Amino acid sequence: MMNKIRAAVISFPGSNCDDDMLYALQDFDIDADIVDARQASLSGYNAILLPGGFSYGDYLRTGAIARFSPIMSAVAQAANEGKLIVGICNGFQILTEAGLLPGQLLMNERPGFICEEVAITVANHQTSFSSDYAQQETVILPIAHGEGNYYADPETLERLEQHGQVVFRYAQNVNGSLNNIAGIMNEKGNVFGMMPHPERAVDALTGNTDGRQFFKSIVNSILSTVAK
Ligand SMILES: NC(=O)CC[C@H](N)C(=O)O
Repeated sequence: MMNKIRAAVISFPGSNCDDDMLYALQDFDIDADIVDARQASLSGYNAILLPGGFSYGDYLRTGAIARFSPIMSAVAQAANEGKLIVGICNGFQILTEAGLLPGQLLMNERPGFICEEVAITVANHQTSFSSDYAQQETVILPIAHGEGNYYADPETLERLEQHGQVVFRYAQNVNGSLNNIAGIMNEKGNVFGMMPHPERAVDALTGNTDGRQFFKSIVNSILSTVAK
């Protein structure tokens, strides 16, 4: 039986991880739909996920065009209402471009596309996105990006650190990200973005299940609040 969570996976022109995300959510008994970014409504969903990919061909800057999609007003409204918003990789880039998360993803320090599995440490496990991991636990997750180099101005970076908004860090700095940042959340704790791909690490068939606790964390968070 499905649990009571309804999730929307937004598909932008050029998204390529929407089906992987749908598969992962369904594996956790979440009732999930792919929603076209040209639609304008997200009513009825408890969680909204922006998947990875190359929205609008990564032209201009990654995420810079996608942020103007009709669906993004509904994403902003859902964020204001306190719903869980998750951006993975290109989704993270879109959320920063939309101003829903602070900072910016720049071109990797050594320009080029990196596609490998890397070690990530859990910097804060008291969040809706990481509660099923242990504090400082190290896990292995795939990364696949050309523009994953997290940048924020010094004041923003300081605020992120002080408020526990850095959720995941790279164990080794792979792309130039300040403070090794791999994933952050907003101050309210309901909007989150990360460059690594937990949705590609949920099935033993792929040889890595370290992403499963990420999805368990989301499920537990939603069930403990809105979906009772
Ligand atoms: N896997 C992805 O989402 C790729 C993200 C983005 N297009 C980049 O190369 O940085």
